[in-house]
Amino acid sequence: MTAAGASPALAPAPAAAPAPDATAATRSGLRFQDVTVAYHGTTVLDGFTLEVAPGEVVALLGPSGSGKTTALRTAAGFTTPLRGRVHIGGRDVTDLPPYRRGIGMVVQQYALFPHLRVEQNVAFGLKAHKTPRAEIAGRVARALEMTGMGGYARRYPRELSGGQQQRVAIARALAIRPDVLLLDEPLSALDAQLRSGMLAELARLHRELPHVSILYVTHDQMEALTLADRIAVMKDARLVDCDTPQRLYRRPGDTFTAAFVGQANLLPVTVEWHDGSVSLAGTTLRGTPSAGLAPGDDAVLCIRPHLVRLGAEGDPGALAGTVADVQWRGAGHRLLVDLDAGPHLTADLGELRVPPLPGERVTLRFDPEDAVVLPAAGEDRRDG
Ligand SMILES: Nc1ncnc2c1ncn2[C@@H]1O[C@H](COP(=O)(O)OP(=O)(O)OP(=O)(O)O)[C@@H](O)[C@H]1O
Repeated sequence: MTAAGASPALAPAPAAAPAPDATAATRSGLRFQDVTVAYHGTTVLDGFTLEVAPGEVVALLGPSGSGKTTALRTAAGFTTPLRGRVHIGGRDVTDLPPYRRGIGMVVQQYALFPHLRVEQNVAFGLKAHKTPRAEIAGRVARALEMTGMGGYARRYPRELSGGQQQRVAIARALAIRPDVLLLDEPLSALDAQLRSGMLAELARLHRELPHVSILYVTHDQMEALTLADRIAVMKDARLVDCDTPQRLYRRPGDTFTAAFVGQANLLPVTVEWHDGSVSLAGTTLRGTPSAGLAPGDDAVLCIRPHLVRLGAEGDPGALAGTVADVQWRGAGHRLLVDLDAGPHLTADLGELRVPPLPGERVTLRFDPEDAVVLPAAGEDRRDG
């Protein structure tokens, strides 16, 4: 997280539009076209192209330092690209200052003015954007109502909880009626319970604002899976994958995405045949093959922990092993199993009446249609 929210004056204006750019995709809510950003000669965003349609929520997911906040700051106008263009609502805004882009932005650290009351904080952006005085009170009240903060207008930020402060920050961003809402880890300062409540609130807000495009930066795959229409996966300054949460989760294109979007067992295997048969130290397993894999290739079999089951010796594709650890996780048991075939496997099972003990022998299995065979990529390999 960079200091994306240093300025609380994040809410921009509905401002006078420049001449429409004929080359811009007019259906675009927000569009990055081949955007490259460098700091001190180091490229931190590399040829970034992404479109967020009106009404669409796209989550930017990726490891720390992969360029997520930089992409957001470039959309907001706080960072100038070395190359490439940014379009909002079909207009090329690359050379416009933040307050003329029609965006609202919410960052992790709320960034409220401590000396202003809630209503003044929300009104701040409206005044900065020369909203007619007669309209301000109504728009402030409406934005506070939408975020459930109607009863807190006269309070100061210090009199609010973290979750309430973040609601005010969201109200301030919404008050200017933005076309594009940029959210940079807006829930990461909140505790787990509050976060899940706020996630539901954001989903509700989005239903109330069906035309607003939302770009949502997060580390948290659950937030991305819950809220996003599409997830854009970042790695080393580049966009490496972008698809619906379901497709990325069920059919990831590579081991990096598999490990980053949800938890994954990634088993090193050798391709036996084009039909998805692979060999794990002599045991034949089956999965859905990725294109381009040929018999004899090194590959990785990806199976989600919750799709692994207890099996019986002799089942096709049964994997025998020794229980290394058993964790009770409320909704069920997690087994960590050292497979006889080499790697360890994580299995998230339902509640077991008689869970095995560490050291006991178990047999595990999974359905071939639940597993994906991916090209090997040693450096990306991680287990769930
Ligand atoms: N103002 C700056 N000056 C120099 N380097 C910067 C600046 N802002 C960001 N960087 C560098 O750019 C790279 C990308 O940073 P960015 O904040 O976009 O990553 P991120 O994916 O959002 O990370 P995180 O998840 O930790 O917030 C990092 O290596 C970071 O150190």
